[in-house]
Amino acid sequence: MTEGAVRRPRVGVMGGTFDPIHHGHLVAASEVQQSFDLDEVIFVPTGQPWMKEAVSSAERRYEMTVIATASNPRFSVSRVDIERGGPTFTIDTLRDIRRDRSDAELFFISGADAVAQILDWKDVTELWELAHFVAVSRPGHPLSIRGLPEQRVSSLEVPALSISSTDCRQRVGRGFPVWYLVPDGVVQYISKHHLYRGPAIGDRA
Ligand SMILES: Nc1ncnc2c1ncn2[C@@H]1O[C@H](COP(=O)(O)OP(=O)(O)OP(=O)(O)O)[C@@H](O)[C@H]1O
Ligand SMILES: O=C(O)c1ccc[n+]([C@@H]2O[C@H](COP(=O)([O-])O)[C@@H](O)[C@H]2O)c1
Repeated sequence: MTEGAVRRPRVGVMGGTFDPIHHGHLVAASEVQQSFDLDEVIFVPTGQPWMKEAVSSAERRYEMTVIATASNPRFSVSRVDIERGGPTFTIDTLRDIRRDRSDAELFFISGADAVAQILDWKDVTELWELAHFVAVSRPGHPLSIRGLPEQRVSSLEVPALSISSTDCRQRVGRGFPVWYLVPDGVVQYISKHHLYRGPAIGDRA
């Protein structure tokens, strides 16, 4: 940076269904924050994901995300996707965050599985203009950014945590513990609100 130049805030955006949020999400966000020198990471629970179905309501998922991120001063949670209503598209998430943070450089954080589908996302060409994309490794999913614009997409190897929300829901449904897979407060929240105990034992309908 040249002398006197003002550094723009660098803001990570981690979108997800977070049903429930788990340590795979948190480690990914923390690693990207460190490696890309981000000032903060905003977690954005989807309102209504359009490529998958959420088991829990948006409010439950939002509350779990708040609980899971509360101890990290660089992490926060946004309600933009919940308040907009309708199916959630990242193009809208980034437009809304940019409206609130017009001075910031945005970095959208995605796991290898999500990135593999990114060319099917709504208004993909405009997405590259709104944020830099960071694709993180995830066990069981090859990490490839081939075919995506080089200047706008980076990849990052993060410590491998073979955890998924699906597996967490199924474990709860079968009476197995989720201690240490999700933050302690989220374990307690799941138990208090009897989440994932329905007839579908945590699977999506
Ligand atoms: N263990 C993990 N390691 C790295 N990235 C992850 C991991 N789990 C999820 N992600 C990424 O976090 C984002 C949000 O994921 P999401 O909330 O859908 O969790 P999930 O575990 O994939 O859920 P589900 O099992 O319900 O499909 C996605 O970009 C996903 O690729
Ligand atoms: O914009 C899209 O078309 C689009 C399609 C699928 C997923 N996404 C976003 O990718 C993030 C992870 O989604 P998911 O469904 O894996 O939890 C979340 O922020 C979604 O809104 C976005």
